[in-house]
Amino acid sequence: MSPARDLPPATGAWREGDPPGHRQFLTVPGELRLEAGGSLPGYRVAYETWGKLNSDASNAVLIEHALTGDSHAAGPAGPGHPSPGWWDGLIGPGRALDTDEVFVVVPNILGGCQGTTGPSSPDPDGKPWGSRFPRLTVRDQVVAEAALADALGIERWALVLGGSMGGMRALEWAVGLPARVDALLVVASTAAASAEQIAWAAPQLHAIRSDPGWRGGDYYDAAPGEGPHVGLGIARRIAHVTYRSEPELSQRFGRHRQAPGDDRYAVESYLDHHADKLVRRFDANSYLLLTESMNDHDVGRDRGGVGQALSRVTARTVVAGVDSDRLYPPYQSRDLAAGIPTAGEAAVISSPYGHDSFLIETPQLSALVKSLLG
Ligand SMILES: CC(=O)SCCNC(=O)CCNC(=O)[C@H](O)C(C)(C)COP(=O)(O)OP(=O)(O)OC[C@H]1O[C@@H](n2cnc3c(N)ncnc32)[C@H](O)[C@@H]1OP(=O)(O)O
Ligand SMILES: N[C@@H](CCO)C(=O)O
Repeated sequence: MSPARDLPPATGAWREGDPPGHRQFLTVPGELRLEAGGSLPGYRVAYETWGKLNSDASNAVLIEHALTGDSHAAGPAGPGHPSPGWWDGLIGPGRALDTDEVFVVVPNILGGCQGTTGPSSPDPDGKPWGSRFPRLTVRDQVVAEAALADALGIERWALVLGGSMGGMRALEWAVGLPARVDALLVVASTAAASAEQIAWAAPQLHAIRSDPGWRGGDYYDAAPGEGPHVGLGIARRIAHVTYRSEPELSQRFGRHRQAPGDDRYAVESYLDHHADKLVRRFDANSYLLLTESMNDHDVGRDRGGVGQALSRVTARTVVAGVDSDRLYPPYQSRDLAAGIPTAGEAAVISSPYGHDSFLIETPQLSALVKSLLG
């Protein structure tokens, strides 16, 4: 992280008492038994909605955010929402997800840090879970979202869509609960995390865990600036390089220095900036937990393998990869599409921006959404 100008608190998580912004909350009582063992004694899901659910609940669309996303997919930044909506260009009247027609639901992921129960949330005794928070899988996260769908009266989603880790949850919905998904859009994602993806995650996990400020995961009472910001910032720098493409970095930054008197290479300054922003809005324990959920993602586990699992999908499906994505290379989307009986050939998003293109290439994403919603 660049030398702290003003020190962030110990965690960038949304906390009780912070402005709720556009969030709504569902509390789900009772024990949630987890795929990897252990349980949660109830949990809360923070979510946002746009548009109106129609009388037969047939117009609901579920959007799944990626690793450091949250429920704020549309709308401006403001109290409770440090960043503007990450898919704002897709959602709203006249847009691909036309909120005069569809009811859009975006939950914050279980294990996250923006209002849904995660390691920074209070346990039943009111103390932050910290190191005691259990390991979660993508399947557990979808179980929590199914409880939200039930509470909202949504039996079937007209469309479930997401990119990257959001694509993992979208896929898990279509495989695990096929009768509840009419259409599916998976962008820049995979049926199972690859060795390469787990490898890129490894130094990120180490960076956080080796930060003395992490304190084994129990840092929530630390003074401002004394949380695991350095480790989380290093993790973000490593990750962010994988989110962009080599030609883009080369063309944008070349070998330029940042500025007279600032000796950093411009690309170093760019990574510093993204690290600095993340540590102010994210929680290091959630970053660890969600990264491990992605590592554990294998839609074929205990289902007879990936091929058997994908054959369960009945939703009209589009799978799309990004031609410059070095983290989720296009072959993973091609394999996914080939395995899903209701998918055609994988679509290609053409972009210089690498993996992050699923957040950037709005016109291409809009066309894919429209092709599924008709
Ligand atoms: C579903 C989800 O995943 S939600 C999470 C998505 N959001 C994020 O990941 C937040 C981090 N942001 C990003 O990853 C990207 O900004 C995206 C994908 C959202 C958008 O990509 P782009 O529009 O191409 O933005 P880009 O990567 O160029 O970053 C722009 C920022 O870098 C800054 N920047 C650019 N060059 C430099 C430099 N040399 N030194 C310092 N800062 C720099 C810009 O000022 C800008 O800052 P701001 O975001 O604070 O306004
Ligand atoms: N920029 C995205 C990429 C991960 O897929 C995120 O931070 O969630």
